[in-house]
Amino acid sequence: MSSDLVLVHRDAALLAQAAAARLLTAVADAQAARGTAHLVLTGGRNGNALLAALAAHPARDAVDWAHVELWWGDERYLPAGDPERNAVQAAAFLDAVRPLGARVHEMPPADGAPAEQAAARYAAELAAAAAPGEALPLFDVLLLGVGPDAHVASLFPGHPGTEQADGTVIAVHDSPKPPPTRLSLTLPALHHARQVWLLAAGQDKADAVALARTSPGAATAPAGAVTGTERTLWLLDDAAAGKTA
Ligand SMILES: O=C1O[C@H](COP(=O)(O)O)[C@@H](O)[C@H](O)[C@H]1O
Repeated sequence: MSSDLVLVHRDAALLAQAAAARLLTAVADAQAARGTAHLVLTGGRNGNALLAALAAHPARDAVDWAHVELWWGDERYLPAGDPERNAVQAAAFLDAVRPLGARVHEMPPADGAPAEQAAARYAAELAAAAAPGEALPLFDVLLLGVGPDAHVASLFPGHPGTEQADGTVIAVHDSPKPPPTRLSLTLPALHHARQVWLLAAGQDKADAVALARTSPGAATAPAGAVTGTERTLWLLDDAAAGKTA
């Protein structure tokens, strides 16, 4: 049975430190159980803070990084090296674990091809790592930064991406948050995870968290519509939890 848990830390810095420690344990546990761990990364302020804490954590190498597959839940469709790309903002973490053998599956950068082609390429990469008959691996931990509008990955409230019922990766156009063109896992793909961890810190996230926790549906609050098959964990700071009962 799947569990739903809310953990509240004093502030954003403590949230990042605690989540990093928790993530190292979860990844090591997944490796002990299944050999290879599949971890889905997120961008945004809280995702970046978590990855920075992970890179610097004294127990970082308790994980066997040579048996970790790192995926992305979404990406801003920008040229390689653009400072707004999620993968570029995570460079300190990725540069720390790549030499240790981690396999990093970045979403393709914009290279003049339509975003739909890039989405199809990433879907094929996921399928190649999946068990026979599956479209994508069963992720061990899927991280999602919750936006102030309750978006997760690049699935925004009131935007057609939240209605995509098939496929694993989509191109997102006219995103309400810049840049306008993005790549995102679909909702069904986000559900393909044992554990889903939703990260939110700061007062500007309090309304989004409160709304998502009432589960009004993906069209209104995508953050409230993603659950893990084993666990859904909300990792908040005091400010983001401030309007949640
Ligand atoms: O654009 C994005 O933003 C969100 C959350 O960002 P935040 O800065 O408000 O925490 C993140 O979920 C997503 O991966 C990213 O592309």
